[in-house]
Amino acid sequence: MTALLTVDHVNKSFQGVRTLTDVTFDLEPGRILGLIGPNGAGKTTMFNVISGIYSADSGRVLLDGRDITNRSPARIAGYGVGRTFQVARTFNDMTVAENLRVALVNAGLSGREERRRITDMLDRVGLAGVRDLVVSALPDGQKKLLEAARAMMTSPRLLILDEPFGGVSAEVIDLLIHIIRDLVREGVGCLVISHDIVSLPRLCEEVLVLVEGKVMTRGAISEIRNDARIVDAYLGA
Ligand SMILES: Nc1ncnc2c1ncn2[C@@H]1O[C@H](COP(=O)(O)OP(=O)(O)OP(=O)(O)O)[C@@H](O)[C@H]1O
Repeated sequence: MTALLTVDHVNKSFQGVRTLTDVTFDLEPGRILGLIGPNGAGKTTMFNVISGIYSADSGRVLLDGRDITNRSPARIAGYGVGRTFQVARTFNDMTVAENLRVALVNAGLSGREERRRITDMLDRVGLAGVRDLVVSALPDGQKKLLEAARAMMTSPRLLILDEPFGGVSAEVIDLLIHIIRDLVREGVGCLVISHDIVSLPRLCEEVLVLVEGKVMTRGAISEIRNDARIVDAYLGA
């Protein structure tokens, strides 16, 4: 099967300091891969390279075999990559529904179809009751949920989530896990950075361990948990 995402020998430095060294991995459609490692390991940098926020110094990123390396974030989003950030990047002076509408500006939909999709997504993520609230009034956990909803609005084929459970209530974590698992069952691929050692194993069975910008290993969470080096690296977060 062709990989949905291929990260092929990616290198990235900042001011001469190597942040990613020869990072290589792939992800098949309908799979979830956790990305773990201590603070500063390069996890968010990896997401930024995949989503076009940072350019890679060398190496390639392929989506369904198409080279998307160093394309603009807007183009990469258009190719089917949705992402969230460690601190939710919502438009806080807009309403919940307007935040979702932003994701559809380039979709060329009729007003009626836009409204239908927004209503469907609000129902799906349980935010229908706050659709007309200004986002600054929401607790941080709901902002994260809204950001995930925005990332899902354009039906991405690859969803990359940076710390989706940070500052989120147990109830919203349950909901997020349920929603993500549903999407993955439909064939979406998902990469998740998380320091939450309780929630992550509920979402995925497999993790990639990044340490000092290098892939240390990839394997089943159940096996990796028994590796003292990885427990040190992971818990060193
Ligand atoms: N724009 C930038 N300019 C300079 N250095 C950067 C930049 N972005 C990231 N770095 C550096 O790259 C290294 C890796 O950071 P990154 O945020 O990718 O790590 P991380 O594994 O996501 O850490 P955390 O778990 O704390 O989020 C850090 O040393 C960071 O300072």
